[in-house]
Amino acid sequence: MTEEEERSYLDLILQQLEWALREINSETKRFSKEFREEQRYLYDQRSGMDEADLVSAGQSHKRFAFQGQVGIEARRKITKLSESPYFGRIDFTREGAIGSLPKCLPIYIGVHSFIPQDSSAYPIYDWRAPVSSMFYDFELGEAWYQTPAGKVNGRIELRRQYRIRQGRMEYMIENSVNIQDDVLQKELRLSSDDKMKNIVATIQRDQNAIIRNETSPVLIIQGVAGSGKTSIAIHRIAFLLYRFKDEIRSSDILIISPNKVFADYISNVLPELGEANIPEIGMEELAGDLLDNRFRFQTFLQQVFTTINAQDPSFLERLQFKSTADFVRDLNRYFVHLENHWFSAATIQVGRVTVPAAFVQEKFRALQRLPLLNRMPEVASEVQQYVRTALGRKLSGAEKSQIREALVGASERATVLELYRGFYQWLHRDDLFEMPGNVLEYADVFPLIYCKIRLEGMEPYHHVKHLVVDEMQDYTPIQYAVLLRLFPAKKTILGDTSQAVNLYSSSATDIEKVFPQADIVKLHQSYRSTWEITHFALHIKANPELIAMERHGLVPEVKGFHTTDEEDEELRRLVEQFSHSNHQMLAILCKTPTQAKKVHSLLEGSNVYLLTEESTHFKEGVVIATIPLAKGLEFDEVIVPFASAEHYQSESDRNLLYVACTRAMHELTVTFTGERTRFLAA
Ligand SMILES: Nc1ncnc2c1ncn2[C@@H]1O[C@H](COP(=O)(O)OP(=O)(O)OP(=O)(O)O)[C@@H](O)[C@H]1O
Repeated sequence: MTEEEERSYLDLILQQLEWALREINSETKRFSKEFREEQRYLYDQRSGMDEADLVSAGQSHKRFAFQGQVGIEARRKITKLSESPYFGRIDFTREGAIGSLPKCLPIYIGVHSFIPQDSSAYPIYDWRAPVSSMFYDFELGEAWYQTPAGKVNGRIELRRQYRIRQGRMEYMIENSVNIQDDVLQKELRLSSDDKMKNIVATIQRDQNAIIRNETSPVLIIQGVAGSGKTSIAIHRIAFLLYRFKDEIRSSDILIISPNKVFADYISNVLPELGEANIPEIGMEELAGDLLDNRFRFQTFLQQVFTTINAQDPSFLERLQFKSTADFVRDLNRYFVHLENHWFSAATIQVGRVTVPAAFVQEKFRALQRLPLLNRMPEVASEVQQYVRTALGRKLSGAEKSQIREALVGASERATVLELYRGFYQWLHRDDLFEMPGNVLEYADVFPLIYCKIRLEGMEPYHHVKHLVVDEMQDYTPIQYAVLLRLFPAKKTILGDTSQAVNLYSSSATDIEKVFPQADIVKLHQSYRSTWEITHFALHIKANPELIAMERHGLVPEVKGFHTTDEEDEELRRLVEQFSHSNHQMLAILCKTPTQAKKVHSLLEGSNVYLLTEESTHFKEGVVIATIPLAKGLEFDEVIVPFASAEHYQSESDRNLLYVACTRAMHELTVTFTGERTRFLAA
């Protein structure tokens, strides 16, 4: 087909879609009429209905509801396809003929599948269908794809990409070497959105392999900034929902996201791909649930900002101590110690009966299958049995409570918190645990949960069939140890150690120690930022593994000022300038909440939005945020103010600056007053 013919073919497909939509609409109408008639009939018959009639009416109601839902879903998909029916085509000649089918068939690939009524039109395949994988994996020539029934070999004779919007073909590109790059470049040049986009039309080969991985029990995606980790994780979910549609539903998946704004930012992609959004939870919310909301604790961001201010070396020491894999090992050693020493039985005297200490101790030891703190009722009942047999009668209430008290007295501490505190005494490092104002430090939250799991037991989340953890670098080994015990499901874990905002964060090796069965994949190509921005960021923090996108734009500007007033004035000017640009989103990213508030009041009157820990939505326009909060997000333009030597000194400041700069897609400006930070080249 020539381009002209492709355009007429598109018209044919659009007609077919229109026809399909009309069919669905008339079907829905017929259906609602039937439903109304049935309702009326049931109403008229209501007085004479018995139980069996009611059950049958209920079932019929459910059937109508289900069919109504199917209709809505089908209409949504067809409407979506009418805007853009497909984005790719491969002509594939399969080895060995199948029946009377011609050997070479065009395979059109779209966001959803569609079978036209007109026999001269070809089916559109869902991008997740087995045959579609060839579009991502091969250029022209030999190709193959895997089906549940086995491998299919053949040749790709033609490969095309299309950009179709509002039913109009904006361009069509015939395949030759590197064509993928051309389309990708066009996509990446577009302006940002307040929501993450789907990338089905330009998924890259290495990304496709991750998305379609069906086997890894734990898949760790370690990718440089802007390499598409989050996008891939979400497309992977869409793929798994398609591939295992009878086994797994959206509600069976859980994503642990860094904050609500991020959750809102990614919330568009799955619905765009025709899947329901998946449940999401933040680490703090999870922690609150696991501790039955009985403890007040510092949030992760409060911990980050306390470390950024770094005034208290003992706080940092506590944090560092609890951030290692050795800490998990020490806690495990402590549980062995408790097993042997926590309960020290004494002889129990009930009336004339003496229960020997050895008997009690033995009963306690025999209950090892139960968590330590859950054994007492069973030991008590063994002791009661012993006394009952000796006395030859039932025990009184007073005797029973005497036994219980004697048992409680045999162990020193009886609550999880007391036992957790005891861990530091056991280590002779009482100084490593503080709970000022009865508020737990964030670094103690997951160790306490881990103790709770080990000492009291906790039911795992069996209903979660796949767990996704984003920004893995900011979670510590003890957090992973908790996740491992609570989520037996398969997992996708993603992150980038260069972007750690947590001072003592996890390296991939730490995480590997917790998940020895994990497969680790690395992504080196960065897609988000222009070549100029990426190289600017690489001067701040070198990463020889990162490959910048060959997409060019303005060189980032570093602007120094003598006074803060001058810097403030420049910020106002830059925001004003942005309002006349064709970009959608500008972020002013600050190191601390105090700086963010200052910029907010400075720009009072302009249409700006301050993101805080409490924010739940991401908005278009000018956004002011702290860098830890902007993790995972992206903007057309970024301004990083106050980048002076005073504010950006330490290695963790270097990371923050790196994260801030890598949020920019098209333009970046860094400003400072006085001396510039050493992380910015002069
Ligand atoms: N194959 C692709 N086609 C088109 N755009 C892509 C592709 N891969 C990534 N992108 C784009 O690159 C940008 C970065 O993607 P994403 O946010 O998923 O990366 P990330 O690795 O999670 O980033 P970070 O760790 O820096 O937050 C997004 O705009 C995404 O749409």
